[in-house]
Amino acid sequence: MTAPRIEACGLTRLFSGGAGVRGVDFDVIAGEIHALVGLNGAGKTTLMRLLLGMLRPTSGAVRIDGRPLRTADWSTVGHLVETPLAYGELDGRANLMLAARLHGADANRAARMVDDVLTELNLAQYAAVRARRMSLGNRQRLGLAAALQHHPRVVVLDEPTNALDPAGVILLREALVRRAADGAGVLVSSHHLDEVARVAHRITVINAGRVIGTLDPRGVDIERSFFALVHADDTHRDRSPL
Ligand SMILES: Nc1ncnc2c1ncn2[C@@H]1O[C@H](COP(=O)(O)OP(=O)(O)OP(=O)(O)O)[C@@H](O)[C@H]1O
Repeated sequence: MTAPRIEACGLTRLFSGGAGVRGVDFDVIAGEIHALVGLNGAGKTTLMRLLLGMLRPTSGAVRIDGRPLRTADWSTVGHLVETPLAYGELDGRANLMLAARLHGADANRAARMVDDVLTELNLAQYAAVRARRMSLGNRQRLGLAAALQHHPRVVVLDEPTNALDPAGVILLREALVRRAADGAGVLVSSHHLDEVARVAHRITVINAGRVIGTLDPRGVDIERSFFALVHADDTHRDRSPL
């Protein structure tokens, strides 16, 4: 059996004030799109930052493609957590070339990857536009292109559909389905339960920093199931505070 693309055990990081992530066991396996859903402040971004080594856990450990974070091969990871990284003075193509080279591609391969992803995410007309002149949605597409163009084995995207128009949502969905079909483990967070249900193989619910259950992407009323889980967890916590 292949190792999970991402595996976390007992992951905890609490901030002053008590918010954070508590004792999370979590994995993303090869070939799946795993969605993380939760209310504002539930801990989705914090968990993703911990999984990517952007934040150090108080306890627990993460493995990427079977390797501990400190020896992980980051050239096989693609992520977009928080603001898309783009150099405002560089145009779309130059930004993507830079990202491709940082992921280890030589100049020829990088140029091919960039052409392909510009087509895949319908960004070709912005290839020569400076990033700082792009709309929010097109900057988001650029960030997603940089995260996906090298066909990473591990993909982590925090609320990737934010700022995307409906056409962008569909293009992203298709791109993620292709990456997963090629064997990537894909983790996405979202507030859009319907969109997530369309694309995810597995949906994990996080609330107040803990994993509290899963939702069936093919379930009939996923919104109702989500709120039932959250409500039950909130009620339980009110009765037995930490
Ligand atoms: N650096 C920090 N210092 C203190 N508290 C923090 C820090 N980062 C996050 N938090 C708190 O941790 C909790 C989880 O935040 P996080 O950003 O992970 O939530 P989220 O599920 O991604 O929310 P949203 O859907 O609003 O993006 C929140 O209460 C937040 O205020």
